[in-house]
Amino acid sequence: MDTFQNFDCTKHLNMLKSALCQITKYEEIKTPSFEAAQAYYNVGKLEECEQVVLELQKNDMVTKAVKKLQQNIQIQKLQISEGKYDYKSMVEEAKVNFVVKCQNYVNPNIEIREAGNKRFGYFAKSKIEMGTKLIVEKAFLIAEQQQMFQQLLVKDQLKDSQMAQYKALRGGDISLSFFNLQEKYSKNGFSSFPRLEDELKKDSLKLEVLTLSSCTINHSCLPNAYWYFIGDVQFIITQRQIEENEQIFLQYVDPSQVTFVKQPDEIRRLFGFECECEMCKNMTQQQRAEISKLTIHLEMKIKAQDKDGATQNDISSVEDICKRVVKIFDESCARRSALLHYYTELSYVLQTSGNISNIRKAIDVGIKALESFGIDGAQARIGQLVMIPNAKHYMNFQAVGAILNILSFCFIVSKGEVKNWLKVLEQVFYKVTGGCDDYKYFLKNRLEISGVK
Ligand SMILES: C[S@@+](CC[C@H](N)C(=O)[O-])C[C@H]1O[C@@H](n2cnc3c(N)ncnc32)[C@H](O)[C@@H]1O
Repeated sequence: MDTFQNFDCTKHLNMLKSALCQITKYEEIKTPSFEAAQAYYNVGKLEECEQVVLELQKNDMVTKAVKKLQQNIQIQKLQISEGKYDYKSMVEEAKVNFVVKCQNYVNPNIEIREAGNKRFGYFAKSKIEMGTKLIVEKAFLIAEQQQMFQQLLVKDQLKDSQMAQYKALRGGDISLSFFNLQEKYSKNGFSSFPRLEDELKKDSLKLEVLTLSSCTINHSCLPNAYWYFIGDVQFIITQRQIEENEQIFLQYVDPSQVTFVKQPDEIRRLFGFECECEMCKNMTQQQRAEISKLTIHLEMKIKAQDKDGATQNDISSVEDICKRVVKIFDESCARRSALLHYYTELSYVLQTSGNISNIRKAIDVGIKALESFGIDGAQARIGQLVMIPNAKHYMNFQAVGAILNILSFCFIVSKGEVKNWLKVLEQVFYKVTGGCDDYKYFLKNRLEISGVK
């Protein structure tokens, strides 16, 4: 594993370039080489990798490295055929060192295709169930966020205009070098806490991670997949059912930190492109301005409630805002996401006020949300909120509870009194996620980390 102290930038840039060329089919691979095989392996394209290895065998080019690669292919095949990753041992490993042993995997039901203005993207070849692993991928490059820019060697001096552009994208005072690689980070990188418990600590290790497969997934403000990391391994999971030929989308910004109205601005600021997702395309400027006003209003309400707990009037007023939001979004696919956002916020505030009667109200709010939008919208929301590692909302049990309130309506509240809250949370979580191992494991882990037994 390279660190940035002894980092051979040319080698990595070349590897990166060749791998990106291959996965996005910019260039055909003309001559079989170990690098080509390794690049396929890196992005989980085992068949292609084996093909290249076969060519190498034919040409009598089997080196030690190729043999090792062959072994790895066999191990990975076995692992994939079992469809399992040992999360527990991976998490344990990540506690000691965030570099975790793991084989890459790309779900055979997805493939890279041209995606109009967005160039390339991943698409579903056939229907994919919610909670399905799409990609499991070890980071290609990884760097501590604070140190990365200082540690890069200054090779080419950037023009002022480039520096300004870079600063506008990422902020901070940085001396830039091999700009291309940095640009790759800024456009394609993920931020990650390598250990689950790190998000609870101040000044904890935060990483910039570059992947090769998942970096081809485009952004949507209304995504259908989410990601999380264990150490330097990234998992991409569907957060709802995905139809044949549908494009896979991640949300590049953390939804718990940014309201959906502000997302396009954040996308522009952080990643430097104009969002052209369905939601953004469907929304007019006027609608966006109106929603912004309502959001500010709601934020003020939420702040006020945080202190004293919500009153019936507060709830009515937020509901009023929600109704206005519905009107604005009536024709837009963003409608459901918008309302769930508001309801989730309100539910959270009610719960964290620590007042039992407010918890009841929070459930009522959840009921209203679900009545309007059904379970799949809520599932999408929970996928985002509970699993994305950076979010602060769900660091504690109450916050997880607040989000799950919305879901509890479908399964529990509608059938009777809520007796054992924790059990309910677990049950709801389990049912909503179809018992998916990832969710189950992570909920348990998060609750444990939060000190809830
Ligand atoms: C991580 S890459 C995704 C893969 C990229 N489409 C490609 O072909 O290499 C991010 C880039 O994809 C494009 N992109 C992703 N999501 C987009 C969106 N919602 N609207 C417009 N462009 C998008 C932008 O050019 C962005 O810089």
